[in-house]
Amino acid sequence: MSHVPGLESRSEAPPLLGPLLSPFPLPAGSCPRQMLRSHHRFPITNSAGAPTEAAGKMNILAPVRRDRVLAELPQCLRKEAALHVHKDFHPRVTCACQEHRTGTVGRFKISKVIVVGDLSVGKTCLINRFCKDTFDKNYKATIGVDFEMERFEVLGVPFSLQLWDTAGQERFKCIASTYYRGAQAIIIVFNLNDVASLEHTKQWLADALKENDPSSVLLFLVGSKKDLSTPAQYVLMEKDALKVAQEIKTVQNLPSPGALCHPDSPRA
Ligand SMILES: Nc1nc2c(ncn2[C@@H]2O[C@H](COP(=O)(O)OP(=O)(O)OP(=O)(O)O)[C@@H](O)[C@H]2O)c(=O)[nH]1
Repeated sequence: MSHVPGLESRSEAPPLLGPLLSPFPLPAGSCPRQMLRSHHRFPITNSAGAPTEAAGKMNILAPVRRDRVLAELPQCLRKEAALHVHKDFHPRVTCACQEHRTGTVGRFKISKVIVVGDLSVGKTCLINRFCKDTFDKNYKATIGVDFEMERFEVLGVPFSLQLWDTAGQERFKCIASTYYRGAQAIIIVFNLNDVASLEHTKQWLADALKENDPSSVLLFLVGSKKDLSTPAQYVLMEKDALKVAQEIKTVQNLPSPGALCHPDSPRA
């Protein structure tokens, strides 16, 4: 298999991503099998690109984890809570609201989440904790991008959550940013012990919003490494973070995402 410098992930897992699992907006001319490694259990193509025995078994998936099965939605997410289903709502708006924005692959609904932020703030650890409930104290920089897929079942409908882990290092930014497009949610991570990383979240967000519709994407600002900060430090940082969150909220409501750009601010 040929090597594409700068485009492999740091995952130790074998390179398993094949065309079948590549419904993502990849840059033109790229080869997903060489570029990305997922953590799927089955190699679905061999080194010659031919389907493996496991590929034939891809439809026999392990059951969705019990804590990923949502049999009932919280009240605020139920249909009755949605204004556009009420009788006197404008029909055009109702129609627009009912459009399906998430993609589908086969019978799977897919949502894409991108995780951005300075280098070493803990993006990978956050994803690993969520997907595998593991924590690695050794730092291995993400090179380019990496991703995880988590399967859910929501009200009986199979649902896949793609979590894109992007590199925080400046030199990989142009590679990573090609994967920003089409996100339903953006998670911007900063280190609670590093005020500069909080400041840089604005730039990360501005870059991510260039590729996404600010009015429809969900934004999350997440502080990491709380265990390393003192209560006093934490209180201060939380205040600053709330201010940034407020700015982010304001900017999301503006017509242009460019307002958050701080071209002069350095990035780690
Ligand atoms: N103590 C502590 N260490 C953490 C925490 N989260 C991450 N780390 C450590 O911080 C280092 C960087 O974590 P990563 O998750 O690799 O950071 P990243 O943001 O993915 O880094 P890049 O891939 O370079 O963008 C690692 O050594 C982790 O073990 C945390 O909550 N507490």
